[in-house]
Amino acid sequence: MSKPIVAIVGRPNVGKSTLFNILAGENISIVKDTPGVTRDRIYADVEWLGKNFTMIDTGGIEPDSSDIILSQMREQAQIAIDTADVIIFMTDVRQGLVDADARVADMLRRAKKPVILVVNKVDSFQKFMADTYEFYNLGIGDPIPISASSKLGIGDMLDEVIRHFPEHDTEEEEDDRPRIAVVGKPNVGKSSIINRLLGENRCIVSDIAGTTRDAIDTAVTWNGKEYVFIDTAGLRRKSKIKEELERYSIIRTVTAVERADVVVMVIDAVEGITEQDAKIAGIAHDRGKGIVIVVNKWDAIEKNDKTIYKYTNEVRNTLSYMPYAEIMFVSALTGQRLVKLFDMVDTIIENQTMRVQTGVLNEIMTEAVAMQQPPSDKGKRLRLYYITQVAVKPPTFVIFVNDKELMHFSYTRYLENKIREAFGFRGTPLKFIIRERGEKEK
Ligand SMILES: Nc1nc2c(ncn2[C@@H]2O[C@H](COP(=O)(O)OP(=O)(O)OP(=O)(O)O)[C@@H](O)[C@H]2O)c(=O)[nH]1
Ligand SMILES: Nc1nc2c(ncn2[C@@H]2O[C@H](COP(=O)(O)OP(=O)(O)OP(=O)(O)O)[C@@H](O)[C@H]2O)c(=O)[nH]1
Repeated sequence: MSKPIVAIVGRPNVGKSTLFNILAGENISIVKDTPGVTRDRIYADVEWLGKNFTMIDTGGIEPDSSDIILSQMREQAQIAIDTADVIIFMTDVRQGLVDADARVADMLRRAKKPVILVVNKVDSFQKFMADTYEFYNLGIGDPIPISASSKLGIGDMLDEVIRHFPEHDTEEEEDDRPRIAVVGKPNVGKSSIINRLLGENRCIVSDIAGTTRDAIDTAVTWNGKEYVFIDTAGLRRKSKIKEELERYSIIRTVTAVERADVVVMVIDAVEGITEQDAKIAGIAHDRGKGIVIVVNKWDAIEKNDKTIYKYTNEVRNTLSYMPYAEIMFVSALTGQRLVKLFDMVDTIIENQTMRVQTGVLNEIMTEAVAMQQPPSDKGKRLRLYYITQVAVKPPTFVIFVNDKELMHFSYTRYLENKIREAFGFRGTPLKFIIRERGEKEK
């Protein structure tokens, strides 16, 4: 099941990033007194009482004038409405209730999404509690007083948030059609690719309304089998505000990737691969999704016999953390090689769900250890006892060792390569969990 999405919206300076950082458990975003500082961190994985969710910060408003603030708040709220299961609407007890709050509350009310009204900066419940009552006027439920910076009321707020999660997405669970998210920077050709695949194959197309989010998925039949393209509505909707475009596209990426089996990462051949591409691909990698890198607009560049080689190298260098991903060179304009995407998706899903027997894994590990001695530190050498696969999607392995500290990243990578030499696992990341086990138990 895909994880629920929680979005925070609110005016500049109410304390959104402060709350975000507390929940994310790490101080990555920059919180300053200057409102609207650019923040890198847009989403985070949060756990509360055994429930996991993805939190997104729709922030980033430049408070030039109150008019602009309002229009940007509307934009934010719309992103939240489009993508989130639960919306945290944050206000500030010190600034009190302002007109923009009321307007955004109207929008959220109409969207019929669960909204948690949070009043921040209630640093002392005794002193400020009475001031929170005016927020009842927004007509979106009981205000929950918190102090993000003093960590007050956060637990009660989270209880309220998770109470609104959908019980379970039975629809998605029973659906075994491959789910594909087409992601990439603006203008790389995502919509063109999907449209081409829909048009050319004269397939049956139906829009499936998302279960809890307003995402529109599109089903396509190819070779008698159905595939679902996720969130095709998100590709059509564009932010009007330029600065918001990147944030918006990242939020859409996170929410689409979350629901996907395979992520089609589109790169523009004319532009070449960029850091922003790497950031987007990283989202799919972190989440353990199947990945294929699609270099689009291949028709538009001049080629000789070295061109593919050069492009492959550039992509491999920039996306060095995902050497397992296949690269395809396509053109949405001419349709060149595009339909091969379906076979590719099938292969990647097979690899994502492949299980390797414990006996075979241990043989590979024993052989690998014999060929390259494990690292040691201060006279203590790493010993590897046992390996077993514990999960699929992505394939996840537990390795039992004598001392976790000795298991360097590079040695894990070495074992990963050995496993890949034997089984391929093309198109999917692998996950390794290192566990300690005492000598005696061996
Ligand atoms: N007194 C008090 N101040 C707080 C609290 N939470 C945040 N602040 C302060 O409020 C200011 C704004 O906080 P941010 O977290 O940057 O607010 P934001 O909503 O993300 O602001 P933008 O980036 O402009 O959207 C900072 O100076 C915080 O230290 C709180 O609970 N109590
Ligand atoms: N030459 C060439 N142009 C292409 C190709 N694919 C897309 N384009 C052009 O690139 C532009 C952007 O294509 P879109 O499909 O709208 O790109 P997108 O990634 O969906 O863009 P956003 O909706 O902004 O995220 C359009 O002008 C397309 O005609 C291709 O294979 N070759």
